[in-house]
Amino acid sequence: MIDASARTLRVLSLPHPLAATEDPLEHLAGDATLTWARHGNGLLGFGEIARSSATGPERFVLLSAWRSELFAGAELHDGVGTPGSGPVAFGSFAFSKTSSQVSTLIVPEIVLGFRDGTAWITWMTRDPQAELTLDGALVRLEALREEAHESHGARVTAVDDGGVSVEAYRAAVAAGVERIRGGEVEKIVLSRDAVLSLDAPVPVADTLRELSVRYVDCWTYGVDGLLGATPEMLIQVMNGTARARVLAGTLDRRAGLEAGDAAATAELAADPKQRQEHQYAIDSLTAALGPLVTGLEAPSEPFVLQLPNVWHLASDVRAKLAPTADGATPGILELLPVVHPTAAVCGTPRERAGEIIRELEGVDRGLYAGPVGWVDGAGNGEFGIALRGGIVEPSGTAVRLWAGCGIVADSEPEAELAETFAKMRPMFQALGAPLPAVH
Ligand SMILES: C=C(O[C@H]1C=CC=C(C(=O)O)[C@@H]1O)C(=O)O
Repeated sequence: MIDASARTLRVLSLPHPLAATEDPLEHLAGDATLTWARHGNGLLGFGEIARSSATGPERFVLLSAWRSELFAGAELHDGVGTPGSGPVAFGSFAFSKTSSQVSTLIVPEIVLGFRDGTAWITWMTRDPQAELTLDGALVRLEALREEAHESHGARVTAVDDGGVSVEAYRAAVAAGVERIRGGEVEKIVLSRDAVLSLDAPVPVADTLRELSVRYVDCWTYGVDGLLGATPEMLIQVMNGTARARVLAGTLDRRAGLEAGDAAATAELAADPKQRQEHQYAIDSLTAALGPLVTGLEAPSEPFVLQLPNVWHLASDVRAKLAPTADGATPGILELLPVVHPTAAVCGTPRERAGEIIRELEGVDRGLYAGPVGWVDGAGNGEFGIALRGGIVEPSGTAVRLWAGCGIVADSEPEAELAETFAKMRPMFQALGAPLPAVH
């Protein structure tokens, strides 16, 4: 926890005079820029003044307590007063309570925030002498931008199976279907990984820029080597309102090449297998969130979300957070262990599905399919599910991609395997890797 000798956090947030209407991604500087952005809104973090890590079932509670302690004592000058102004931490959490992968919260020195055509800058420092002014913040931002390192032009030289090979994936799906038919679970999400090796350091910032241009309806994220563009919002909290975008049920856009887009999407929307997969995901979120909210709105029919690589069945859920015994509403970090993992990435029932996933995949998912996003001092924040992305390997010159599929009683191994290729396609494209021949 916090070193008692650590100095008080001092925080200044002010409107940013220059960046008001721009795309956040234009301000990326360096491969380590902390990133969360979509539709011109988002946060970028530069530098680092504090971090904390945790593993195990208590990882959310431990990191939430660390954030509360650090931010509660802050000397705060917030001239913006919007979710994401004031102190902010970016975070990524391991998918599994059994994972050896650390979950992390990182507090940057400077944050650039963008929302609805306005922009702001936040400067966080523990220097008691620092004069907290806009000019001071801009000078620090410039210094951090100059120090930042950015790689360009690396080429993908090899694509290899990861811990779950293509053959192992087919076998896992077949085994999963048997377990479902045997009545152990109703749905499980099984995934596989692939490692892309490059001839130079992974160009993280360039990859994020590319993803955000191609996948405009996804949330582009970059936190400490975890990067991607997710279409799925696990949970967003803004001024006491919680929102989520639940996805499950997928069709490769290539299906539209033969059938036509309209026929293909109609088929997806009507397919009982896909509808069932989707319903499990909705039910898991609403059941988890229900006790903590009032006025929960979940549509009775999903809509079809069109991305460049796939269509998804999608449902936007919204609710007011209910005050707890102390009169406060729960902050986003308190909600994460309640809603994660939904049946979009784990299964139904959750506990048993998690056990079977660990058994059939046989590897640690690490940060894949865990929550990734940001939290502010008031408990507002946005955490997406870390999908359609990858993790930079310790070598710095390889990135491990993950993709998974919801498996139900009617699932077929070959079709699910093909779907994992479609879900990895955004990262292949953003890294300039040739797409695998048959998929
Ligand atoms: C598990 C993933 O996607 C989930 C989200 C949307 C659709 C899904 C599906 O149709 O299987 C998955 O539940 C992934 O991208 O790795």
